[in-house]
Amino acid sequence: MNIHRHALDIRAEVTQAQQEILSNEAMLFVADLEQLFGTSRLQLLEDRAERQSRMNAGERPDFLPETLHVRQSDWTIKGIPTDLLDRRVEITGPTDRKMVINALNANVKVFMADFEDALSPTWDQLLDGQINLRDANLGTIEYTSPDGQKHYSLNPAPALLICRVRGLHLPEKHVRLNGREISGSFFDFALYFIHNFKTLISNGSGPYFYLPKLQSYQEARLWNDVFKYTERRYGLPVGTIKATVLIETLPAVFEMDEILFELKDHIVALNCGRWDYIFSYIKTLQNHPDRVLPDRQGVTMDQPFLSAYSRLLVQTCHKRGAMAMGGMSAFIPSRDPLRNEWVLGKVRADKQLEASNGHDGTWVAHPGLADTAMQIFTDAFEHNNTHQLNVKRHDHEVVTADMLLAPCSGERTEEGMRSNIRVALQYIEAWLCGNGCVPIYGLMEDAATAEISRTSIWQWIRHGKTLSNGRLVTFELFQDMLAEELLVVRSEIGEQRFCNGRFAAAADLLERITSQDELEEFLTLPGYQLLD
Ligand SMILES: CC(=O)SCCNC(=O)CCNC(=O)[C@H](O)C(C)(C)COP(=O)(O)OP(=O)(O)OC[C@H]1O[C@@H](n2cnc3c(N)ncnc32)[C@H](O)[C@@H]1OP(=O)(O)O
Ligand SMILES: O=CC(=O)O
Ligand SMILES: [Mg+2]
Repeated sequence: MNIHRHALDIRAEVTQAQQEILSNEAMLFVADLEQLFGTSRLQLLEDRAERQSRMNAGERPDFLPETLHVRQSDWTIKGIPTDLLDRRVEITGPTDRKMVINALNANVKVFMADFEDALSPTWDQLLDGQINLRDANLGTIEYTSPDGQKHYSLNPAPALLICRVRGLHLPEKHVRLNGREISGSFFDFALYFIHNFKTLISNGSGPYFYLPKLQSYQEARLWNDVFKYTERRYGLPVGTIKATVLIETLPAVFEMDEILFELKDHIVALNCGRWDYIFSYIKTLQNHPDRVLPDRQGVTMDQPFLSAYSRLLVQTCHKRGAMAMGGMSAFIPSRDPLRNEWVLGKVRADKQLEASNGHDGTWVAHPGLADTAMQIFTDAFEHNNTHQLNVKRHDHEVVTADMLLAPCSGERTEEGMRSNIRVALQYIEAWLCGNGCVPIYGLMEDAATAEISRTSIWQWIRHGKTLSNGRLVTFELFQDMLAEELLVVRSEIGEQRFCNGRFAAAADLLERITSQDELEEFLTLPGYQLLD
């Protein structure tokens, strides 16, 4: 069915409830954003490709000489609204109705509602997600389990909601302007903004966003322009919209001051998105034989290059008056009490490291981890503070490009490679079935963690690495292992689940992107071609 609304061409079925989300006013706003900023977005994506070609030719990322004055001059961000001053623990999750309620009721300060790493962007999930977030902000959201046994509604004091929109690389293929697919980021941003800003402002809060996967200060400038345009259009003071930017690409870590500066009226925090950051380290340095990562399990936040990233982020944020958010431990609770104790120990250690690095808050993947993280981030702050903005812990430390790019030591094992194959396979399969965040072998896996698995395989093949048992990693070895690991997964999950799933399509996609000469930029781009 083709529905024409003004300039936009919507190529998908739309239910009556979804129709409220795609209201005439909303569609006009989406169309105007795309008209005004769509070409700049595409140009910025070309700039990314151009920078990557330079990295592939041997260049290394570094601090930019042309923005030295921004790094060296004295300035701070505009300010942080009161309701964003306590972010000790943030839970993240997809915009599924039940999970939205559970997340807002958890013992956390913020719920980051995710249209990016944790969501497989099917048309229905995007629109239903917007319905869920609108109802959550209105306070009317409810859900009853299909068997009618469990009813869900909001507690009296739910967490604050921040919406993470899709990254700039992702198109929304169901909506076209002048024949061209529009930006997924602008689509998510416009819909969340338009359906929530009045409610939020009248509640004394505001439209708050997480911006993922930025690679440059020019991309921050684009978002700032989008925010200013939106505020003007709806008669709101500059700075009504607030953003937290994820520093989760290697290029962006060299431009944190610049990103804060570009967005200084709108930004309140940076966040260490460690999983995409590791993926980006692999991708950016894909042609650098001395920067090949070891087994994924060994790439932990105490590795020098990741520790430098966390410390520099805290130093930069606090210097500019912004909060420095930590990231996600991938361990999730277990029903086995012994294993659960072990998981809580892992999460505790990770959060303690973040708090001692100076972060003002952290992320958890599951409500069962909230108390542990809350305790650590409460105990770490003096005088009952809800943040440590005034603690200038790394003020005098000089974090250099060499520290940020330091090679990561560790083994490359056959089990590490097989595990990467099984995880990538199962994650891609889940994603193709519409599930963007899944538990696999006791860990949370999402689009960012899965990228690490599949790009590690590509990189080991590319650089002809030898595994710790002496086997040479080749594409043929990968193909043999893929066939074997498919059988392992089949026996682990059972015949019925395997046959009803999309494992053939997942294996095919994994094989295709692993065979490419140049690393596929995001697995979700070819993946999106296979989604409804
Ligand atoms: C790299 C990054 O970008 S991190 C950010 C993106 N990742 C995320 O957001 C992770 C979100 N987490 C999740 O999706 C889930 O916790 C998973 C997939 C990791 C694990 O899911 P499961 O194994 O199904 O969880 P489990 O069965 O233990 O869930 C128990 C209950 O907790 C709820 N729950 C679990 N995680 C969450 C969450 N993140 N938010 C809200 N509720 C949650 C479940 O809905 C379930 O509720 P119910 O008892 O009312 O039915
Ligand atoms: O978005 C978070 C990440 O770690 O990636
Ligand atoms: Mg991420």
